[in-house]
Amino acid sequence: MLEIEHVTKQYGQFMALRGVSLRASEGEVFGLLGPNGAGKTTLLRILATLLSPTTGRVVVAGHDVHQAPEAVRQLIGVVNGGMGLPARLTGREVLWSFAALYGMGRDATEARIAQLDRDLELGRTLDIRAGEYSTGMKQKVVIARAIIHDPAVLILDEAASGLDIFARRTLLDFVKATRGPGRLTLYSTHVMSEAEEVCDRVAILHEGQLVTEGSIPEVLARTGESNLERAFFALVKGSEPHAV
Ligand SMILES: Nc1ncnc2c1ncn2[C@@H]1O[C@H](COP(=O)(O)OP(=O)(O)OP(=O)(O)O)[C@@H](O)[C@H]1O
Repeated sequence: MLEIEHVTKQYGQFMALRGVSLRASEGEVFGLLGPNGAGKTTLLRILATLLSPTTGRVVVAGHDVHQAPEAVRQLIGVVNGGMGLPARLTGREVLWSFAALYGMGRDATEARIAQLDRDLELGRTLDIRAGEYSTGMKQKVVIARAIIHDPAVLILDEAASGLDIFARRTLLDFVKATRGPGRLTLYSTHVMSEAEEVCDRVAILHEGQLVTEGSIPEVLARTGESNLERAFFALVKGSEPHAV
């Protein structure tokens, strides 16, 4: 469902990605892990058609991101740190406006909002204005907005960061519950316990290169460590714990 072949990304003289190749399949939650500056956001922005790779090729559900960005955009939902909400709109109004952008009809939109209300425990968040939201309420609506069209590929870039323990739990349970045929979730995080809980396979990036890739048991076996955090430190040599 996702093929990344020899992708590089250069910002001026700086190489943020140095020939990354990866594959991920439908039905998986695929974790993208790495310390600050590893290149995770750069790679996810390339998959989301927001950036072009300098070299290499990315194919999402059979569509090349460079040749068919519109087709890719219809298939993906993206949550990253940089997305605001219009302060004067309620959560429900935000979701209706995004559903309209995706060409969803009235009945489908109503049913989808009801489902997202249940899955993400939106509750009264739907009917108050975004300007009055807490961080957790805002993030839930940002996630609901990203998946209003039920995308096949869900890209969550540090989506749990800043959430309190309840909102984080809702998000992690949602990610696990929506795993299934026809869907791939890409989950980038610094938090190894989150990755250990939700991810079927992980890739660890460091300084723009892939350090390892595989199921969590495979990564643990490769390093001889007992948990992902220890395996991460063993693999990303030279990274201080405080940088992760
Ligand atoms: N627009 C840009 N211009 C120049 N350098 C950039 C740009 N965007 C990112 N970089 C650099 O590319 C490298 C990778 O950044 P990226 O944001 O992809 O890393 P990351 O793994 O997502 O890190 P973090 O966990 O801190 O978000 C960093 O060294 C960053 O400074």
